[in-house]
Amino acid sequence: MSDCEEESQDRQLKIVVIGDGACGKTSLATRFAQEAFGKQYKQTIGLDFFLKRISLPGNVNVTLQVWDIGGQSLGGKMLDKYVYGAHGVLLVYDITNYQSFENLEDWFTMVKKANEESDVQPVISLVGNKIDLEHLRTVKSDKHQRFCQENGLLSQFVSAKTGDSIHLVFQKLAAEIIGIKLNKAEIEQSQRVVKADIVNYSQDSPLEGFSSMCDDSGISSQDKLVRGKRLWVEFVLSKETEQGQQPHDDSHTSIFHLLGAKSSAS
Ligand SMILES: Nc1nc2c(ncn2[C@@H]2O[C@H](COP(=O)(O)OP(=O)(O)OP(=O)(O)O)[C@@H](O)[C@H]2O)c(=O)[nH]1
Repeated sequence: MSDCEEESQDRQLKIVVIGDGACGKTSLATRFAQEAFGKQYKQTIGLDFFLKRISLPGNVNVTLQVWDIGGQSLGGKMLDKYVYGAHGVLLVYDITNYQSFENLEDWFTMVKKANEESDVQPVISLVGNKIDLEHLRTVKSDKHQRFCQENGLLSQFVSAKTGDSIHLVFQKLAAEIIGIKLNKAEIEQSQRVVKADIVNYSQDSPLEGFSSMCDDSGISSQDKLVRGKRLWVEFVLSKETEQGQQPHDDSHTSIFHLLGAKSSAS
């Protein structure tokens, strides 16, 4: 059986990554899905996607659709549609940037509002990123813990730069969603860097057509593709909304299939 066939039988979980601009959401997602880290900051416009298959105890495989949402989109009209129907949310802040912690309240309120009409509420994990910069920390750990306790959130400190606890944060979230308990040994195993499937977007994806709809003056083909993806997703979600529906699991899955996402073993 091919990777893709196996994946289509896995449970697919929609995981949304949100938080202020530059707190490290894209870095966290790329560290998890591609085991890579870029020092240079490149703002995410709208959103970007990653797909990765992970194994949970008991031979349970799940495919995570990771929606990396640009930090500037708080208040944007598409944001609640991106977040609606998420099984899990990573609420990310930068431990060296107090403002990014303060703004969590707004992000959290937005998630609750977006899912008001949904039958299932997402599992939310509070993620303090950049722990490699501990000496520059401005958000005390007890503030983080209090926010988690008051709001019933999972909790994790990570570094997208070093990879510290990146796999663990997704593993714990997926396990909680599925209702699997991780034991100490499994948690320790996850803290180490784990090699797993990498997903590439195929070059002949239908998004190329949407890329050509973008104003292409002075932007790279990579930026065009990202803008194309965003336009395409907005198109799918707004069509459903026009028909009086809320986006549902199948549409999220089909978004990923149509994006041309496919796996290749590492
Ligand atoms: N030292 C350190 N730098 C990090 C870490 N994670 C991200 N960065 C840096 O922080 C900057 C912003 O990272 P991004 O991942 O682009 O942030 P983002 O939250 O996706 O930003 P938006 O696209 O604006 O929403 C980049 O320069 C990254 O290299 C980390 O764990 N440690």
